[in-house]
Amino acid sequence: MVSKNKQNVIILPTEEDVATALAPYVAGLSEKTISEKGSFSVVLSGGTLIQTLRKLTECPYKETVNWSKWLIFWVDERVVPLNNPDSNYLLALNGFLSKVPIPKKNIYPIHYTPSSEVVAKDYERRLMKLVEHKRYDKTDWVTNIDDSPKPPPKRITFTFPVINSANYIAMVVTDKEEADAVAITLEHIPVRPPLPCSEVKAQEELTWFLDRDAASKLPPQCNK
Ligand SMILES: O=C(O)[C@H](O)[C@@H](O)[C@H](O)[C@H](O)COP(=O)(O)O
Repeated sequence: MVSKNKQNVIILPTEEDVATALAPYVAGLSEKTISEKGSFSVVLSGGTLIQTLRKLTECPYKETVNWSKWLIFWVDERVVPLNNPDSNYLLALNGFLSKVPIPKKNIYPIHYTPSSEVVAKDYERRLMKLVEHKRYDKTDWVTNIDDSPKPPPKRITFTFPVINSANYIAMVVTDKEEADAVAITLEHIPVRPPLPCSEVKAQEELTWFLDRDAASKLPPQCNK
């Protein structure tokens, strides 16, 4: 597959504006992908993204999106039981998934065990089963850590070959705390080690959705 690596940066005044722009963007991709492939695989993170997806659970999207064809995965997950308040699955369930009619069988939370390695391998095996024809030899699809600097310490995450095989990626950033990371990445400022987000490339299109706070360290011409 030839990567087109197109990148868009959308800067809007507030988080509310970002939420308002994100909903038609995702709904449009859902419609296009379902018409081309018959289903729409959505890979969620945790964090504030879930709240910023809220407009999709409202009119008109709640009624117009073909939720029955959505498949839900997590790009990163904390290795905790699914009913633990730290679970990214629980965050998404409460803030998004419980509000739209995605079939339960299409939602892929981790199978919890205390070993992050076992959880990562199990998630990888389940993914590989779904996308047999895209198997990457010798490369882990999902990996684990037991010492995350941000608690909880045990986590699993997709690896870059899998992340970067996505056709479309939305980087949704709506707070000041990540303004430096946004500027370093978008302005190609060299840092060691490189920031993980600077390694992210989509096959078709990577779109940054930023509010004014997240864009506050970008050069002034970007912030008009
Ligand atoms: O499990 C986690 O800790 C989250 O999934 C994490 O990866 C999150 O996505 C980022 O920290 C961005 O967080 P914000 O959206 O809150 O900036």
